Amino acid sequence: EAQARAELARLAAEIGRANEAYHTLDAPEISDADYDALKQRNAAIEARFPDLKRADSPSTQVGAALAEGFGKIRHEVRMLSLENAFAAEDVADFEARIRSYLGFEGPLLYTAEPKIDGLSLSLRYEGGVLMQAATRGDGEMGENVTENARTIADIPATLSNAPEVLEVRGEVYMSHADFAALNARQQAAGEKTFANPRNAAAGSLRQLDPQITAARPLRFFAYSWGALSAPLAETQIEAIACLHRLGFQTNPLTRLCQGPEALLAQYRAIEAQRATLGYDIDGVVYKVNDLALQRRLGFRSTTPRWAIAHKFPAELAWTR
Ligand SMILES: NC(=O)n1nc(-c2ccco2)nc1N
Repeated sequence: EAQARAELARLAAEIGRANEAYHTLDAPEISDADYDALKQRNAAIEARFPDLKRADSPSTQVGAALAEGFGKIRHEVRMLSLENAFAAEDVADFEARIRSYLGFEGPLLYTAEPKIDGLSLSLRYEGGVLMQAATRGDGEMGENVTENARTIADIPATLSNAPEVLEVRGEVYMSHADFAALNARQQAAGEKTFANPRNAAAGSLRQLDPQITAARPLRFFAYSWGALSAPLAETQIEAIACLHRLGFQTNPLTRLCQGPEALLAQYRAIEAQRATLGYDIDGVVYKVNDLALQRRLGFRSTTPRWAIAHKFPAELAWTR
């Protein structure tokens, strides 16, 4: 018990430091794999000793402290993180948990979406006009990066035929080619270079000066939504198609799959193409396709019950 309590304290401190470096300073100190391992260790000890769970437990926090200097925006609909799966049997478990939660025996369709390794962004359109853009922050409050988002070509300033209120959520990312060119420019100018495209994207979006963001090659894939004055569709796959029709980039590798075997097949198909995409992905996100079932499944404290991120094995240090 005493040993478990001490280890939980050490893990909370170490994960807290890693969060600060990754989310607030955009300069991670440990690899994603090591971070995931710390989180899993913490969850395992909490499962074994539930009454030792700390008030500041890393398993009940999303993101990290907001950086200074940005206005704050409260998300009408919380921006969540995703539960991770690492092994094939975790996918069958995912379906089993859904079936038992819903008491549902029928066929279950999912979307399998490449998990873009960037930073999430929420775009609020009112009357088809981009009014606000906010980072995820801690899931409840994000940083106001509206003027920065306006400089990203993939993000439309106005939409036609959009619902009166539409929040589009997706990932800001940088391609490998743009990342290499940016680092070369930074080096030539005696400026700091970035460790990997995710840091470069986060460091470029979270600039207090939008002119700096404007000079950075940022891209955006839309994959979800937040507040809506009218539903986009009745299924995840149709909602993504609707975002595409509205003018957003959506990922062409997203597929509709029935059951764990089909999900694993798509996971392997996406992993096989990973090296040729030209941008970083770190897994595949499986989501229940039927939005009525998503609503019935709802959320846990920080993650939806209707989605899971099946991570790829950690790659060698960023070497591309
Ligand atoms: N990162 C990424 O590509 N994501 N993230 C989600 C997500 C996060 C929470 C709900 O959905 N979906 C996709 N494709």
